[in-house]
Amino acid sequence: MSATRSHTSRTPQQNDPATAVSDRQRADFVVVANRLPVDKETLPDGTIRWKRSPGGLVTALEPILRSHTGAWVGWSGVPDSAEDPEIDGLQIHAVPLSTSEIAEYYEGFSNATLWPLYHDVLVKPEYHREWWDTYVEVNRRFAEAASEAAAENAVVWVQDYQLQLVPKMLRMLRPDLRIGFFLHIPFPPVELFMQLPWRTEIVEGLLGADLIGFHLPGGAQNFLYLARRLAGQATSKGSVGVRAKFGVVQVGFRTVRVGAFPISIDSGDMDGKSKSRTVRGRAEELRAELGNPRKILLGVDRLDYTKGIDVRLRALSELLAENRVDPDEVAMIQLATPSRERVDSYVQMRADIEQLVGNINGRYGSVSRPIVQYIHRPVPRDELISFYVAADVMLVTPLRDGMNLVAKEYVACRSDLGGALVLSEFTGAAAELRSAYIANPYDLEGVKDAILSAVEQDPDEGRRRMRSLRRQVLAHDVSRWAKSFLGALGADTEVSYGPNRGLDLVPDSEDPQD
Ligand SMILES: O=P(O)(O)OC[C@H]1O[C@H](O[C@H]2O[C@H](CO)[C@@H](O)[C@H](O)[C@H]2O)[C@H](O)[C@@H](O)[C@@H]1O
Ligand SMILES: Nc1ccn([C@@H]2O[C@H](COP(=O)(O)OP(=O)(O)O)[C@@H](O)[C@H]2O)c(=O)n1
Repeated sequence: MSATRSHTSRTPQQNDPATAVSDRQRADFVVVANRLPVDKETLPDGTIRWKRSPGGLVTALEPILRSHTGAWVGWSGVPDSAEDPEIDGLQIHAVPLSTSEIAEYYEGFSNATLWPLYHDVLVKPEYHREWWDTYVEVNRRFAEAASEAAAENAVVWVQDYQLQLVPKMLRMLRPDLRIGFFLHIPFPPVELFMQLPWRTEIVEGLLGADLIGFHLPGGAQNFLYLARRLAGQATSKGSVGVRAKFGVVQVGFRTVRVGAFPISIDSGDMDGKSKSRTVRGRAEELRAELGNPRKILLGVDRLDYTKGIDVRLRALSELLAENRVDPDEVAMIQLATPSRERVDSYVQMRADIEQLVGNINGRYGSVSRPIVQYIHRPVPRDELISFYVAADVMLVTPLRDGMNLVAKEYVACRSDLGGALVLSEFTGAAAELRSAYIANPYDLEGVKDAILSAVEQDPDEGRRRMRSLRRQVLAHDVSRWAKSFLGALGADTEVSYGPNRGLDLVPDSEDPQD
C-alpha cells in the first residue's frame, strides 16, 4: 500500500440501505474493523493524504483483502470524515465518528476500559456508563454499515475488541449472513473479565457470530467457560486445539464454533523484500550511521504500555551499569509509532520512556554517539525492513501481547540466518517461536541474561535457532491464518475442515468449574 493516495468524496448513506445499494455493488466478503487500512491526514496546505494505519491488524488483513476481493468497513482515524479513500481493488466504507464518539468509544471504552482489562489490568480499567452507551451506539453504526455493504449470504468478518457487539447486532439485521469474529488481543482470565459491568452483553454480542477466533487455545477456553457461566449456554467439553479442535456453544438452534487461529504476516513478501539490494545497502548504511557498533539492538513497537519498552531499557541500563555490556560496542534503536496519544496512561508512559532513554544517553552516551536512538514517528515499510536486516538482536519484551507480529517480521527478514530474537513469554508469538531467547519480562535478571545470551551467541547456535524460527514463520503465514479461519467458517471453498470433535456439550448446570 503506498502512503499517498488519490481519493473520492462519496457521502455514505448509512441509514438508507436502498440508496447505498443503488450507489454501489454489495460485496460477498466484508471485513469490519475499527480502522480502515489507511488513516486520513490533512496537510497544512489542505491536501489530503491517506497513510497506512498503525498496528498489526492492518498489517495482517491488508494482504488478505487483496487476495479476496471485497469490502472493508471502518473508521478513517479522524473526526467526522465520511470520505471513502480509493484503494485499488478494495471497496471502502467509511464509518464516520464524531469527536465525542472518538473520546468515549475509541479512547474511552475501547482503550481505557477493554484494552487494559484484556491485558492483565496493567493499568486500572475505567468503567463509565456513558462510555458503554457510546460503545453500544457505535457498534450499532458499524453493524448497519456492514449490513449495507454485504451482499445476500455474504461472509462478514468482524475484527477485534472495539466491535464485540457487532456479531449479534448484525445477525439481527441480516440473518442470511455468515459471520466470523476474530479477537486480536488476549482474551482475559475469567477472574479479570468478571470485573466488567457489561460482561454478559459482551459474551452475548460475540455469540452472534458463527465462528469466534482467538490467537491461542487459552483464550478460546476462557470464552467457552464464560459462555456457560454468563450466557447460560451449553458448550463442548475438552480442550481447544490450534486451528484444529474447535469448541462449540449451542445457542438455541445455532451452533457457534470457537477456535484458536494464531495470526501471522505475509512472510514470503517480507522475506523477498529483505533480500533486495536496496534494502541490504540501506542496512549497511544504517550500521555505518550508527558508527559501526559491534552489536545493534532493535525495538519496534507502537508506543504502548503493554509492549514492555521500559523493560528492555531498564535491562540495558543495568547491563551497562554492571559493565556486562560495553557502551562503545552497542547501539540500540527504538522505533516507537505514536499511539492513542490522548489516553492518559499513554501520555504518562511516553514521558517515562523518554526519561529512561534520556538517562541512558546521559550516563553512557557521548556527543557524537548516543546509546539509544529513539524515533517517535512512523517509518516507511522498506526502511523498517532495513532496520530488521541491520539488527543483531531484536528486543520484543511485552508484558502481555495478543500475538506480536514484529517478532515474526524480524524472523522473516533474516534469510541470512543472522540475528537473534529476545522474546517475552507473554506474547502469543512465544507459543510458536520456541527457538527465540524466551524471557519473563517481570524478571529483570532473566531479561538481562536473555539479552546477553543473544548479544554473545555463538554464530552456529544463532543460525540453528534462526533456521528453526524461519521454518515456523514461513510455513505459517497470514494466508494460512485466513484460510484456516475462513475454512472453519465454511467460507473458503479451497479449504476443507475436519469433523468437529467438540460436539459433546456440557450443559450449564454440569460445569465442573462452577
Ligand atoms: O488502531 P490502534 O488503536 O491505533 O491500534 C493498533 C492495533 O493494535 C492492536 O493490534 C493487535 O493486533 C495484532 C494482530 O493480530 C496483534 O499481533 C497484537 O498483539 C494486537 O495488539 C489492536 O488489536 C488493533 O485493533 C489495533 O488496530
Ligand atoms: N515503529 C513501528 C512499529 C510497528 N510497526 C508495524 O506495526 C505492526 C505492529 O504489529 P504487532 O502485532 O507487533 O503489534 P500491535 O501494534 O498491533 O499491537 C507491525 O506490522 C509493525 O511492522 C511499524 O510499521 N512501525
